[in-house]
Amino acid sequence: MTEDKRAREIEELLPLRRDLQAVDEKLLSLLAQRYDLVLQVKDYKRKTAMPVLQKEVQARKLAQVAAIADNYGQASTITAAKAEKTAKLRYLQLVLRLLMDLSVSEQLDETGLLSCMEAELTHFEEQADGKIITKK
Ligand SMILES: C=C(O[C@@H]1C=C(C(=O)O)C=C[C@H]1O)C(=O)O
Repeated sequence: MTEDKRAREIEELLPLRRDLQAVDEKLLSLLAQRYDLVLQVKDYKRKTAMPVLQKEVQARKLAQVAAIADNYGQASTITAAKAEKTAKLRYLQLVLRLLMDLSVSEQLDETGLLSCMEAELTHFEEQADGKIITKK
């Protein structure tokens, strides 16, 4: 692999990376909004002594993901293989679950989940560093 070839490949990847950047900017803005809303919910629960974790609410939201997951993303999703759809649904549900549990930990002023996730991600990044895709 020459340096020139790699430089060209990185150049070819730029449009996709720009699209990702645009999506990330929108996501971050929405996540900041979500965080602020959770602080308001926290305030209300403190005043009313309402339990923080609402399992039924979370279960309903996770079930909704399955119903609407197909509407997210590109048209190719319609014809995507079952395994691909399952992976996407799992991904979306995990992200939502993580968001909800992080908001519960924020409301409880507990940093355990944050520390645990940070350690897990550092471990993952160390394992992933330098790996390439070898299967189709
Ligand atoms: C935000 C709330 O607190 C918790 C967090 C939720 C979330 O982040 O979506 C949902 C339910 C609760 O377990 C809430 O009760 O609405």
